[in-house]
Amino acid sequence: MSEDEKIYVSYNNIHKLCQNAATEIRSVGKPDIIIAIGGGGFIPARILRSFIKYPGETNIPIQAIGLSLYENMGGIGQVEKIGKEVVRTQWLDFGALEQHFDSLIGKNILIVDEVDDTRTTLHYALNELHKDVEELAVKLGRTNEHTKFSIFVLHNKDKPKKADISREMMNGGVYIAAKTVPDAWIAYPWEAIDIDEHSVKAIAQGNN
Ligand SMILES: O=P(O)(O)OC[C@H]1O[C@H](OP(=O)(O)OP(=O)(O)O)[C@H](O)[C@@H]1O
Repeated sequence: MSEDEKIYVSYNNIHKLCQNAATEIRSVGKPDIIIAIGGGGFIPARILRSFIKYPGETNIPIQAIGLSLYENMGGIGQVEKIGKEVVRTQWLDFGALEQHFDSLIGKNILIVDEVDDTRTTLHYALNELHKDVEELAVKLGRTNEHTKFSIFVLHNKDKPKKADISREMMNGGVYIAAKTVPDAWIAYPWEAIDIDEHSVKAIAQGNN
């Protein structure tokens, strides 16, 4: 793919995409916790928090999970096979969460990533988080509590997906893509070697 076929996105644009999505995210209630999928979900998650937390409200904790897509498994982590494989490099510490925050049972959880490409990563994240919370709820006898999962991405690529997001598991949560884009390479600013040149290209494409 030539440089010109890429979609260039500036930091300003990412900031505004997060800002614009905040109201819709709040439409199903204030998230109790944000779970950012690293590395691409980290920066959007932090920006988003400032917009979804209204003045006077308590802060929303951000927790990180590490998921990477690999052609081959390479022997690390847990793997689910849907085309490319998801390797889990970091997960939640449920014990520490319960001690310092609360358990995730009955909470409004927001999963954040930068891009929904084949949907493999989001499928994995939702399924595994849902499974863990459900297992914990059974163990603690709290299965009557309503845990809701919402998903936010900056960009959803308009293409056939390799996996689904289960609405049943989301339990009333929303799926929000700030922008739906064609199936092209998205050049994010955090990958730019020359950020000034990158910003110029993003502005020229109207992504500022
Ligand atoms: O919809 P999918 O086809 O699953 O692709 C989307 C995922 O791919 C990228 O992750 P990557 O594994 O490249 O890791 P990174 O976030 O650390 O760059 C991206 O950050 C998403 O998490």
